[in-house]
Amino acid sequence: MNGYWKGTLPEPQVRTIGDMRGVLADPDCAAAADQPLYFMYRHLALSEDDRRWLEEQHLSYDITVIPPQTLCGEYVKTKGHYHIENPEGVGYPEIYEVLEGEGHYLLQNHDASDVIMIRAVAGQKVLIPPGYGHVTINPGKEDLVMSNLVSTEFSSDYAPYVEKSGAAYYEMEGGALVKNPAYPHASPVRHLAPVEVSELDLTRRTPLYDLVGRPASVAFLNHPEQFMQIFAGLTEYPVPR
Ligand SMILES: O=P(O)(O)OC[C@H]1O[C@](O)(CO)[C@@H](O)[C@@H]1O
Repeated sequence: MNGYWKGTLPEPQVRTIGDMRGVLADPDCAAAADQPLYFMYRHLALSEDDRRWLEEQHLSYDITVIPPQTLCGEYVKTKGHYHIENPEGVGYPEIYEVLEGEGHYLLQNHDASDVIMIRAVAGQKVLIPPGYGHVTINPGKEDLVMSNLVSTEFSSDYAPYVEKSGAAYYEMEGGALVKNPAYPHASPVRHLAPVEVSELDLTRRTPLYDLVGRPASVAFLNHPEQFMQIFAGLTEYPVPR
């Protein structure tokens, strides 16, 4: 039993240290290659009606659990990937919700001329805008549990992260953001707040799963070209002081 999912959980996909070899701050970090790092529960639904609705909308609701740890001084993180463009030529976005713990979402555009850090706690949402790759870091001492809604119409592109040994920055124990030398021209990190878009019900008081059954709230995931004003507003949403 857990507090974040009322249904049964299928067998998770597991990412191991071996899967992460090319993207760690310390490429020689010696740890058992088969050690599991995080767990991804895919295509979740609380009822058959919900499952059918998600399939009709070409969406997947997934939960990822990232237990806390450091790897040679670097906080545990996801591997990192970009999403490809949809048939209209706009990258598929994604929406996350933190369910437990704390997540640091490190976003970057393709040439890392824009690098964004969004820190989120339970209930807060993080929108990955079109064209931005993303890594999620667990900087805490507890499990980070997060859900996402994303289009099922594409596969993630890992190559840019692997080719450059990870994202433009590594978050080290204590919180230091260390620049990855493979990105000599990367911008300094901008800190933005989690997203609140009330017209799409992307708010702290609405659990992400509650968007199941609300087509107008999730249309942006497959048709981002119709929502460009929302993405533009997002990248100017600073952390409140
Ligand atoms: O595929 P990566 O980079 O390991 O990241 C895993 C994360 O990405 C997703 O697959 C969706 O973008 C999530 O379900 C998961 O949390």
